[in-house]
Amino acid sequence: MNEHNQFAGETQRIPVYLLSGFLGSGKTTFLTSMLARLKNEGKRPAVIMNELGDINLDGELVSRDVPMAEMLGGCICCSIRGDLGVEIASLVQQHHPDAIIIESTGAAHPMETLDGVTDASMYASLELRSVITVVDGPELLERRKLGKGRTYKLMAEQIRCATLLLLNKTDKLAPDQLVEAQQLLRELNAHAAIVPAVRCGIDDWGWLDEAAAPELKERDAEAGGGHSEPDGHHEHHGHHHSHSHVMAYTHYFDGPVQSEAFEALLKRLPDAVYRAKGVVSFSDMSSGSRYLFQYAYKESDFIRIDPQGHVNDVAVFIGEHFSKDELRKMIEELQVKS
Ligand SMILES: Nc1nc2c(ncn2[C@@H]2O[C@H](COP(=O)(O)OP(=O)(O)OP(=O)(O)O)[C@@H](O)[C@H]2O)c(=O)[nH]1
Repeated sequence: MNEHNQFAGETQRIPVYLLSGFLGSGKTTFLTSMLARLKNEGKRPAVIMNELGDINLDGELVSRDVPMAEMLGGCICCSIRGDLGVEIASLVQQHHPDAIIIESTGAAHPMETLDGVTDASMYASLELRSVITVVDGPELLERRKLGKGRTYKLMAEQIRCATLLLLNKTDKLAPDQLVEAQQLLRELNAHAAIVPAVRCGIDDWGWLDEAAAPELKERDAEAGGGHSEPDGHHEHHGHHHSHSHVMAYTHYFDGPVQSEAFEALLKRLPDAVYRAKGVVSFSDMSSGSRYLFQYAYKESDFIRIDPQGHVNDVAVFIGEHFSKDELRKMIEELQVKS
């Protein structure tokens, strides 16, 4: 474990991108271009790949200079979920990547995978930045026609939790089908940017880097709303949607907080936040008192822990498109008081 301070400021956090999407939708195709893009920017990305089978064929497509952890023989979200945090933490220690991409199997429930990512935040300074769901356009329309079976439900869930929706294989969609697919995506997810693509090719990579957001917002403002879509959304630079309406917010504490104030904060969480988890130190307990907390459906639970090795004071909040800024303010107020 690194000896230096791990309560890293925002700039030192490693962005984590979760790549989700149905089997064969084009995740690996997108992973390849994301890696090329990040390397072009001088970054050192690392990859975690998860395959249902025992051999990872897609892994062969990732060049050997990219550190990669493979989680085979199961789905990140169920059988080996506990290992995801460990995998991420050891990848960080060994390779010090400055971006991590997790490609989950097409059968994964993204909320469960997100939960696995939160575990890793306790051991390494991470920030889940985007959930990119690659959607197989023709398959989506086909599945909807077939009715709302389990497969369609999983697809819908993957779409719902995305911050960026890549509507892929549009070369196989007629113009009216393209419109239909976009409408369906918007019904399932009111906030995420929808980007139609062929072979996952996209031009706008602003979402990769949060620092790019203010500049893009300005560009939108300058456009004077000229880019508005019929439904009032700015699809072209949809970043501000994904930035103000996040799925997960990771907060690294600067120091201990007061226990009752923290419990009160959990009670005041907006409904859109349905899970939170982390490690906190309480200022009003005997020194060194650290607690693992869990929050789900308005109920919270604290367990006293005495971790071996370095563990961050961190809280991760998961939900559906809540405002990260508001939540950050709530926690910062708490820290001032304590
Ligand atoms: N026609 C068409 N085919 C595409 C497009 N994008 C990807 N494909 C093909 O779709 C297949 C699946 O692509 P992958 O990138 O392997 O998809 P995946 O989601 O990683 O697949 P799994 O690993 O099986 O979950 C490949 O044969 C691609 O060449 C597209 O835009 N149009």
